[in-house]
Amino acid sequence: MITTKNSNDISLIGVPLQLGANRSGVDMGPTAIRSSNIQARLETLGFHVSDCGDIEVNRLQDRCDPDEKLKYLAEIVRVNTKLAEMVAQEMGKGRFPLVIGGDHSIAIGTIKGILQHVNKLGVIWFDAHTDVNTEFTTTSGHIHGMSLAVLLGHGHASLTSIGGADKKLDPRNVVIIGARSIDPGERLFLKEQGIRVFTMYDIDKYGMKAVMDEALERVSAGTDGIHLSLDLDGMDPREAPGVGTPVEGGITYRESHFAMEYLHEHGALVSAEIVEVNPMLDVNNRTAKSAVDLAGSLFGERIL
Ligand SMILES: NC(=[NH2+])NCCC[C@H](N)C(=O)O
Ligand SMILES: [Mn+2]
Ligand SMILES: [Mn+2]
Repeated sequence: MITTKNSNDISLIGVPLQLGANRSGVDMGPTAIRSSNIQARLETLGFHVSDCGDIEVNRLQDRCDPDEKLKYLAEIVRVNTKLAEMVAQEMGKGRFPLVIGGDHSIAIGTIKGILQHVNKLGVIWFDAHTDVNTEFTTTSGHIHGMSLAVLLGHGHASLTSIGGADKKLDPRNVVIIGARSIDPGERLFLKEQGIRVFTMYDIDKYGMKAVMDEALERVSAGTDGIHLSLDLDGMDPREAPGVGTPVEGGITYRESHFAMEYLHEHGALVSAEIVEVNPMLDVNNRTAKSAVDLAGSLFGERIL
């Protein structure tokens, strides 16, 4: 198994997709993250980073029907299918895939790609939201609010079948950290699936260390590796303002770093993605910079 502990090779894959959030700016996330020097930062830590460039996205889609429940479905399926192939291909070469978005719908492609190689995958979903809507529960029609449900095997067949319908996550090995905006249909789904959600209440009550201890136990139990899906809106919008769906009362800069450092220390990370950075909404590039700082901690930077 290729992990950050035993692979020195990282493949950086950009996905300038904004259609899942139906909001412009997040398609410039990969550019903002690259210009905040992610590659040099990881190379300083001893990794060899090869940049695979961006997956091409056709942004000029027909404007969709405002009542539609799966906005821009066809192009999102096309891009995620391509992403899944690329991630699987890079992993097949023994490299660690690091995907930079783009909106959170790209988690579908990333994780479906990983599942081609890793049978039992644990997932840490760092997010203000839980992204477990389907076309039946969504009020926005935005697919970035559905990606985790799809990865658990629920939602539109053209999404769940990407990379094979049998490739899915086990809800027992999925944890969400930082949640504070959960839609009514999502509450029901999370309960039915038995997914462990660490809300801001849990982080306040127990502290990030205790939360991470339980999270790591769950994502490690019986799995062959851990994936981190890092939605920057999990952080407090005062510290990461450049996101399309900010929610007050989030994870602090330091708590976020601790989570990344602790995850690195634990090992077993096989892949990661950084999503929802929107430079058009950002303040002095703070959010892209935070994203790169967090990647530094995730890949082994230490204060001392
Ligand atoms: N990845 C995200 N930022 N998701 C936000 C989702 C917001 C809302 N729950 C929706 O389904 O529209
Ligand atoms: Mn999200
Ligand atoms: Mn979110």
